[in-house]
Amino acid sequence: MLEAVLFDLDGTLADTAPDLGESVNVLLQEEGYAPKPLDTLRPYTSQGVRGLLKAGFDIDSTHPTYAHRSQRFLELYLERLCQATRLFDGIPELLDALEAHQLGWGIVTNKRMRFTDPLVAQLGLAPRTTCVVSGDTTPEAKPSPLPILHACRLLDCQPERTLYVGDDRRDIIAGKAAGCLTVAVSYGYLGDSGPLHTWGADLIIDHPDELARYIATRVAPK
Ligand SMILES: O=C(O)COP(=O)(O)O
Ligand SMILES: [Mg+2]
Repeated sequence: MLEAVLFDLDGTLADTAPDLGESVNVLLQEEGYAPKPLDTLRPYTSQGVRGLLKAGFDIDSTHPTYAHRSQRFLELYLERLCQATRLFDGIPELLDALEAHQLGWGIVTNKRMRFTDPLVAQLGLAPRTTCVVSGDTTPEAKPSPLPILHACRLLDCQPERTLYVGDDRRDIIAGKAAGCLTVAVSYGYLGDSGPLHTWGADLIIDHPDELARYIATRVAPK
């Protein structure tokens, strides 16, 4: 029987790409460059600032402009964290179903706390989620299992009775290393993670409804 469900945030619970993409585009325009279509930037979203600066400016962290561009990018993002960011279609119903089954659920993201906490609040999830573990909550971020193990302690659940749901290969690596059952979602950002079926997830879903149906078969009957 399942005890809890933990979710990645960007690309799994929430479509954060529009506000992240807009932040890159404002930075491009501040520097006199043309903005890029969101579809070009979207696949890089799961790699955070590093991926988005690569997509926007084709630079990596060794580039001399990286430090000041990443600082400015993060300032711009903090100003528009939840302007166009929304929960993915089917997520509100999935969370309602988890709560109806009295299953605890939480968030384990690589986003830093100073972004995660206000975003989770603005999405209306703060009163509902049992835990929020960010990229800087534990000494290591995903693909380390530490943040997921930390969340399991906070929820008082056994990892082997917990699902970890994510949209990036590192989510599945982290979930498996923590001893959880893993679910890969195909509607997220995928990035450069390669084909989804090669990640080794226990389940692959195309829509949150499929996860709601799977979970219904793994909870104690009322
Ligand atoms: O902001 C990031 O680095 C990615 O966040 P995620 O772990 O919720 O996908
Ligand atoms: Mg993600």
